[in-house]
Amino acid sequence: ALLQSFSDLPKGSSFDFIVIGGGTAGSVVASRLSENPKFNVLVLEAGPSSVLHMSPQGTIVTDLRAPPLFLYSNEGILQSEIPLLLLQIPTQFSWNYTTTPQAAAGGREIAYPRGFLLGGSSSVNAMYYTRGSSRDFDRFANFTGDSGWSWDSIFPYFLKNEKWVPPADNHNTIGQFDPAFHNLKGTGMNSVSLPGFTQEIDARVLQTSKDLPSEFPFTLDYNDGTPLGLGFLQSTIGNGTRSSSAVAYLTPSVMARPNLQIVLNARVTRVLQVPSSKGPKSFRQVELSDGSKLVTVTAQKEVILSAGAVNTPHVLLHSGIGDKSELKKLNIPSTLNLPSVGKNLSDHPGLGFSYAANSTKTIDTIFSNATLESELIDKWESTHDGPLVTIDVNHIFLSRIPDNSPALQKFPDPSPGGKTPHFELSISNGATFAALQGNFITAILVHLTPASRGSITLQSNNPFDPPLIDPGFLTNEFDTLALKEEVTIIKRFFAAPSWDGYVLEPQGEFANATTDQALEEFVINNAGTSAHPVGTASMSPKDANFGVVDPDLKVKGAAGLRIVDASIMPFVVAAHPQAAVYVIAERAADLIKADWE
Ligand SMILES: Cc1cc2nc3c(=O)[nH]c(=O)nc-3n(C[C@H](O)[C@H](O)[C@H](O)COP(=O)(O)OP(=O)(O)OC[C@H]3O[C@@H](n4cnc5c(N)ncnc54)[C@H](O)[C@@H]3O)c2cc1C
Repeated sequence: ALLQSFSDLPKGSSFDFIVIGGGTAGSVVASRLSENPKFNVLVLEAGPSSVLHMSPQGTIVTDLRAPPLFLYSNEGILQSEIPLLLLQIPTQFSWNYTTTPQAAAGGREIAYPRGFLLGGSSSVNAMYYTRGSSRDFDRFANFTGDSGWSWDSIFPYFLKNEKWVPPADNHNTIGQFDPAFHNLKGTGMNSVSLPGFTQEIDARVLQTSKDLPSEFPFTLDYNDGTPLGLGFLQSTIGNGTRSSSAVAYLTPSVMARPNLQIVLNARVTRVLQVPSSKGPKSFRQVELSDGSKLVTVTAQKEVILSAGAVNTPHVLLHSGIGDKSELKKLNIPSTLNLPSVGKNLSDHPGLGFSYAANSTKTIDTIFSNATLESELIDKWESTHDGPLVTIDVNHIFLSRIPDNSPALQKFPDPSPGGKTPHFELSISNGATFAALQGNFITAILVHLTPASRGSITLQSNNPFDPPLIDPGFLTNEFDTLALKEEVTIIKRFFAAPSWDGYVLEPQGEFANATTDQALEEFVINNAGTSAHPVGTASMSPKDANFGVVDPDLKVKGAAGLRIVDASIMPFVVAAHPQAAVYVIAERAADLIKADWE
């Protein structure tokens, strides 16, 4: 059942597992554990009811709280469902966080989005489906000493998660991906597809890899473990609609299971210790706010914390699980001294820059014309086709900076090597990320191998205060040097012959970034989050005196408490992280089942 309030739970309910956060990982874990009818599973999601039907302008059109429509997921929120409307998702579905002033990035406080609804960030993200390099996962395995995290061991979980589906326009996709690396059998859960709408720039993008093949080679499939080159974007989209974790894993038949209860509007404040006669301290009790008061509920077997890389350490620290001396300053009694909680925050800094485009067929034309936009929404609602079925990007380019670049001459390579990219370029047919008037082409740059690290800490002992989010952007000079190099490489991409007569003047501050000093200032003043935080409750080897969880994701020195979400990655993968989060959650569900079945 999906309940609006904790008080709606039947009296005397008992749960084997309590999952904190019905987000990307939490929805997977809840779905997989409740496959066993003997396990009673409770999900506590802080987000509001996601059944409000929003107009594209963000106003509530109809309150569909009454059954039967849209009562189970992020469905019904048009801006979440329609891929191209992703930037219009109303703020009530975000935690609306902001970073602390980023000293090395111009002192700016940077908006830090996190999904606040069922499906979590998978319900608001940009739907890129990028697995990372095989070396990313092999590094997890080497670092933790658990070969189960290696690429070869994890690969079957990619296929378990992925349901490869045709693009919305049903075009012939031969030569656009490698079927050997995908699940075409229909046995997966999460729809993944190639772009379902051809953009005018696509032919020029592909021609660039023919004009300049040594620097910008084509790759058939960047999800084969060796993701270098220019390829077709794969997205978590099916039938022209976002496939979130909630849509994919909390299907109507899963929701109908009598052993699964999902409570919305249930904000967890702490995990609490329960008396245990022997063994490590057991944290099987959960304290949550039901809107008006604090209540508790206890798991018979385990609590699974899946609140994401920002809120998982937030909950742990308020529970007294963290650095004892730091907690003491806030008058939070220590329950478990784990100094690594909230440390090691790793995120991809990124930035976008635009050129004027000699065309009217960019998506700017849609967003500058309310009538056209509304016609396209009507079309999407009736036929699920047209330009709204994809995001503004059909191709991405993944590459390394040269070995002789200043960044790699001065600093060790933070990437795990091999064919791991240092950066990603998305070629956007418009300027959705900038407030510009006209028609544009935009480079969206994500720096995939940051050397900087930050932290999540507390500002007070009030669990309802937002955490202090400090990603430490550009605090390691490697990142600034690498970003400068990456912008320079991208400039060469748009100077290729295929863009003659199409790419016009560079826009805004980027237009002035013509000297080394000006380029550095451009990077420092513009680098922001790619919304990819990980690492704040990192795995480490079983007997290590650092880290937060063991390789089986159990909290070190505790019983009854596991962490399953982006926070457990010791390093950020060189990719948008949702695919990694999905496989972490799939493997975690198997580990939990193996312990209890
Ligand atoms: C705007 C944006 C764009 C992105 N684009 C991409 C992309 O294109 N491709 C990609 O691969 N990745 C992308 N990402 C990153 C990716 O979505 C995340 O890494 C991933 O979804 C994180 O999964 P998670 O399970 O760790 O956390 P989440 O999915 O964020 O889930 C955490 C859940 O816990 C809930 N919660 C938090 N605190 C509490 C509490 N105290 N009590 C109860 N519930 C709580 C939250 O409301 C949320 O539902 C993007 C992220 C954002 C925000």
